[in-house]
Order: sequence, then structure tokens, then C-alpha cells
Amino acid sequence: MTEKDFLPGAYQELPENGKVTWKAPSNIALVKYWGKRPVQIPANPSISFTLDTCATTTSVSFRKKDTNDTLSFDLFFEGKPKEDFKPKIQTFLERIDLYVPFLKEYHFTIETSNSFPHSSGIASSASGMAALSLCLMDIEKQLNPTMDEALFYAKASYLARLGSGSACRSIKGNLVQWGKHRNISNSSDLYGIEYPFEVNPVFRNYCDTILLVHKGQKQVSSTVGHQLMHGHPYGENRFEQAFSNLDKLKPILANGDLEEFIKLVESEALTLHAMMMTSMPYFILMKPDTLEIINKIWKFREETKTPVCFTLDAGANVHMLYPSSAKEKVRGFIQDELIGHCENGQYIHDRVGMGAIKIND
Ligand SMILES: Nc1ncnc2c1ncn2[C@@H]1O[C@H](COP(=O)(O)OP(=O)(O)OP(=O)(O)O)[C@@H](O)[C@H]1O
Ligand SMILES: C[C@@](O)(CCOP(=O)(O)OP(=O)(O)O)CC(=O)O
Repeated sequence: MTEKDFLPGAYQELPENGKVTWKAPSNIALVKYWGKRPVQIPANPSISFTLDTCATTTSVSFRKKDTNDTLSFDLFFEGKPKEDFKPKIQTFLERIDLYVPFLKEYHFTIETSNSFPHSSGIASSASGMAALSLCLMDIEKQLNPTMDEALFYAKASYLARLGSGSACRSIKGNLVQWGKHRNISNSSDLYGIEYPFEVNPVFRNYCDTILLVHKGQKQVSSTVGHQLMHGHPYGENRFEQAFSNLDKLKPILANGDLEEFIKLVESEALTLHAMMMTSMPYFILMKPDTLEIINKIWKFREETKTPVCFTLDAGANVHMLYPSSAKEKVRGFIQDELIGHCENGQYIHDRVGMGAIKIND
């Protein structure tokens, strides 16, 4: 699909008011998106596991207004007005105005909540923007009931990308790939697709335990981090590496080769942080406990031969990835050795999920 496919068709008459609710998951990238050009076009392709427990639930109530020259919305986060989330949503709505022309016809009340701490590297912007995009697509579907399902989800992903790049990978389930890649025929820079190649059953119910090392707001947002990839001394090599890692991942995902999976995933995580450490300005988002945990995971893996690995997003929290057959062993290890490194002993057991769902009120 191209941008033109996402331009709106003829609408039925607009309803006076209504309300829709969607729940969208967060995701964790295996090959990372880090670097972009306007507008929200990734510098390299990426792929992620869709999560299950870490999710945003968003309701959008819409009421027709008298004028149609401005965007108008209220935002409630976990029951309270949240002014500091509004600019990102305002930018998002301005970017998608061309594609969703009923936006200025309504006043929207957005009520949203996350099942996990936001702005700490668990991709709350991804689940948040995905849930909001799906709500808007749901309204569009009411106005254009003949819209087919493939277009509905591709456009939801397209809109979500304009809110936050990684959000386009939070619409569908299991494994989602985003970014044009020469060897993935339906891949697109504009929206995420369900990974089109063979995936070994071991990855279908893979576990992700997120260790909350630091729950507070991080010092640099991902959006700022992406900008620092412009003119980055290692940028071009990094982008090529991501293309090549997607190629390498294909047989690994098909065969369930966990040893190679671990190498690739951990290297991606450390490369992401190496990019941050070598940008100008440079920054370190890992905390001492992040490194303690990584070292303990390596030691545990070496000693017990358990196929557990770590990955990181742009934050200090550690995602531990492991097959469900290793659940008992890994969770015992977390309990015995890792909880002490988490803020207030907090962690989230999550797993690969099926994608966003509509909630009927
Ligand atoms: N439920 C939500 N609805 C709408 N916007 C949200 C929601 N939750 C978070 N956000 C937006 O996402 C921002 C946090 O995004 P940011 O990229 O800084 O961190 P993150 O998404 O938690 O981590 P990552 O770096 O892994 O993407 C918040 O400041 C807010 O603007
Ligand atoms: C490190 C990452 O999590 C980066 C996520 O970046 P965002 O999607 O949050 O950035 P914006 O497009 O500016 O909103 C890696 C990844 O998820 O691929």
C-alpha cells in the first residue's frame, strides 16, 4: 500500500457523538529502530515481539462541535488531566489531519491508562499511540463501513507511526516488521507488517520478564535520541548492520536456533546503547544495576545452559527473553538473584501477544 491508499474516501453523515475503546500492547524490538528522517521514516528496518500484559487502554469519546477550524481534545491519564502528554498528541493529530478529515469536526475526550510505568523505556508511546490510532480508525470505520480489514489495520499502523515510530509495530501480534527491506517483499517504511516468513513455534509463546531497574522519567526521550543519529560517526554502519541482522534473523526464527538468537538480540541491545554513548551529546541510560543484571544473566546462562538473554530499549530497564520451557528455572533465578537490583523489587512477567483488541463498553 502507498500513502494514497490512506487518504480518506467518501464518508457517510457524521454521527453527533459516540465512544470507542481499544487496548493496544507495547512491543520489544529484537532489531532496533534508532534513527529516522522526516516524517517518521526509519533509517533502518526493525522487528519486534508484540507484548501481552504491558498495554494501553484508551477510550475516545467524540462530540460534534459548531466550528471545524481547530483540533480540540481533553486528555485524562489514569483518571486525571495530564497536560504534559498533550503536546505529543497535538503533534500527532496535526500530522494525521490530512488522512482523518473528521478530526476538526469533533471535540474528543481521550481517557487512557497504561498497565506499566511510562517514559522509562517500556515503549509507552508505542502502546499509547497504537491504542489512540485504533480508536480513530474505529470512528473512521463507522463512517466508511465498507473499508476492508487489511486497510483498517495497515492504516491504523500508518497513523500510529506518525505518533511514535515504534507504535506502528503495536497493532498486530507476535512478530511485526517495519521498514523497507530489499529481501522482505511487502515491507514498508510507512507501516508495520506481520512477519511474513516461517516462525518456529518456540517463539510463539516466548516470555519477556521486564526488570524495572529505574521507573522514573529517563533523561533523554527516544525522539531526541533518534535525532542524534544524524551525522553520527557510526550511523551508516549501524543502519547497514540492522538490514543485515534482519537477513540473519530469518533462518534463526525459522529453525528456533536459540544460541544464534541470543547473540543477535544482545548485540542489537548493546549496539543501541553504544550509539547513545557515542553521539554528540553523548548519554548513558543504563544504570549500575542494569550492568549487574546483564553480568548475572551471562553467568547464569553459562552455568545452567538456560537459553535466556537480555535486551534493552532506550532506558535502564532490562527485558529478559526466554522460551516458555525455561520459565520455572528463569523465574527462580529472578527471584533469588535479580529482584534486589529492581526498584522496589518490581518486575513484570510478560509474553509474546496477539496484538490490539477492541473493548466493547
Ligand atoms: N497512554 C498513553 N496515551 C498517550 N500517550 C502516551 C501514553 N503513555 C505514554 N504516552 C506518551 O509517550 C511518552 C513517553 O514516550 P518515551 O518515548 O519518552 O518513552 P517510552 O515510550 O516509555 O519508552 P521508549 O523509549 O522505549 O519508547 C509520554 O511522555 C507521553 O507523551
Ligand atoms: C529504542 C527503541 O525503543 C526506539 C523507539 O523509538 P520511538 O518509537 O519511541 O521513537 P519516536 O518515533 O521518536 O516516537 C527501539 C525500538 O523500539 O525499535
